[in-house]
Amino acid sequence: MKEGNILIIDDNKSVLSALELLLQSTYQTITTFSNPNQITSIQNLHNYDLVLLDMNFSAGINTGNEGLYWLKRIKEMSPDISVIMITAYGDVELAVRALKEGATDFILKPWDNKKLLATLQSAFQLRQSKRKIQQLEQNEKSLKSIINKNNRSIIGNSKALLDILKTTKKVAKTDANVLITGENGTGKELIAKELHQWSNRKDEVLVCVDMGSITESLFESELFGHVKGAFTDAREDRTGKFEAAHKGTLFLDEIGNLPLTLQAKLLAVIQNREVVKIGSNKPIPVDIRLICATNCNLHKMVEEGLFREDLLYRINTIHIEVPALKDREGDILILADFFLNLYSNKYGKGKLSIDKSAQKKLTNHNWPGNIRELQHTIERCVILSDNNTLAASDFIFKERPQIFQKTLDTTLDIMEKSMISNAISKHEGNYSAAANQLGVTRQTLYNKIKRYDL
Ligand SMILES: Nc1ncnc2c1ncn2[C@@H]1O[C@H](COP(=O)(O)OP(=O)(O)OP(=O)(O)O)[C@@H](O)[C@H]1O
Repeated sequence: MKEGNILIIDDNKSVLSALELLLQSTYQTITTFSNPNQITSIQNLHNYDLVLLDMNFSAGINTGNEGLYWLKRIKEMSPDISVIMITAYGDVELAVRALKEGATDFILKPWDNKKLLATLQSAFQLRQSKRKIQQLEQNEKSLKSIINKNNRSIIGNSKALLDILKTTKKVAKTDANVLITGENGTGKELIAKELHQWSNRKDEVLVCVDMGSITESLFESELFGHVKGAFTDAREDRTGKFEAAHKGTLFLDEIGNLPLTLQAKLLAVIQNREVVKIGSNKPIPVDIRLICATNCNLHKMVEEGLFREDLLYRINTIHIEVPALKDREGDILILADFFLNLYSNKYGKGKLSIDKSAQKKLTNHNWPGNIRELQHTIERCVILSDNNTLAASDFIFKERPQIFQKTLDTTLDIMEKSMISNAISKHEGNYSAAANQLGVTRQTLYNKIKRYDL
């Protein structure tokens, strides 16, 4: 199949005819110009794949300067086009100058047909590759914007929230490492997304890693990657999250779950700005902005020897503390309204409202599960209620077992839920310590927390 559009510019008409004859069985369209000025009248130069350009046009002048001039003009008009210079008066110096100006290759007249065809073919392939790269870059850009799209805006107008947003905006433009702390469900991940959106890296990718859901044995490979054969299951090379986030932002959620051995490795990566895949000894430079989040008290973990102090100081250049929902006066009802609209649209329930008694019930509740709990409460209520005005009795809060009571009618699930809840409270949200006390791995504990919606 013939493909490719080629433009040939030479003042010698017999050269043009000879080349046209030679190339017509290979290329889809061949355009010939005997005067280089005709280039300026072309509207769609970028549609051409190749230009074969003579170097001398005026009689008696064979310096090649005219060709170099037109090469420059063509490159200005269409930087990615492949231009092959052709001349009867070539020397090495002229060839080097042409290549420096952006020519893809240089051919001497009289040409060898086979050689000329091969030169044009490789220049055509180069042009195709450049087109492909451009297309891939374009695809990557649109994929990134889809991935980064923050579908959820931050709702609320309490002073606490507005202060946080102010700080977030201020630090977003810097590359400072940010540590976001707060109870579960307070919106830490949402703040991290906002930080990325307001940063200079917003067109690059935001890679989120939930450290609570990765098993300990996979941490290193997940974060830093591995090469094929590094261990039994490493059947192919794997890119780690650090490398994937190159030029963008890396969000490490539940950083308190990182085992001590890997804390040292994480620190080294942050300090050296390069990662080494498992099984390799080749450092790969990484340029990332790091955001970490946790519901643990990392200072306390440092005192208990569970978290490295030097790592803590590396990751918390800026510290953002997200307050619990009960301490954000004014946000509860605004958020409740927001979720009410969201779920009434989702479930096709029409216009719903919350009556005074229900508003009081919602503001008096202490929301141990914070915004996530409020969101689930409203969703449940929208699904179950038959009325357009929701009353206090429509809102049912999920019991959070605080004290473990041995009763005869307690099921194993309730006992387990209660024990986990107690252990988490006792260790103030430190999952590693709670898992330790319960004699399960952190992964198992995490799975159960999700299962019981704790
Ligand atoms: N201000 C807010 N406006 C709207 N939605 C919010 C707000 N804050 C949190 N949410 C929603 O509440 C839920 C929990 O938020 P998010 O996951 O950001 O909390 P988190 O603190 O990171 O939780 P965890 O510690 O469990 O990871 C999400 O669905 C989020 O979209």
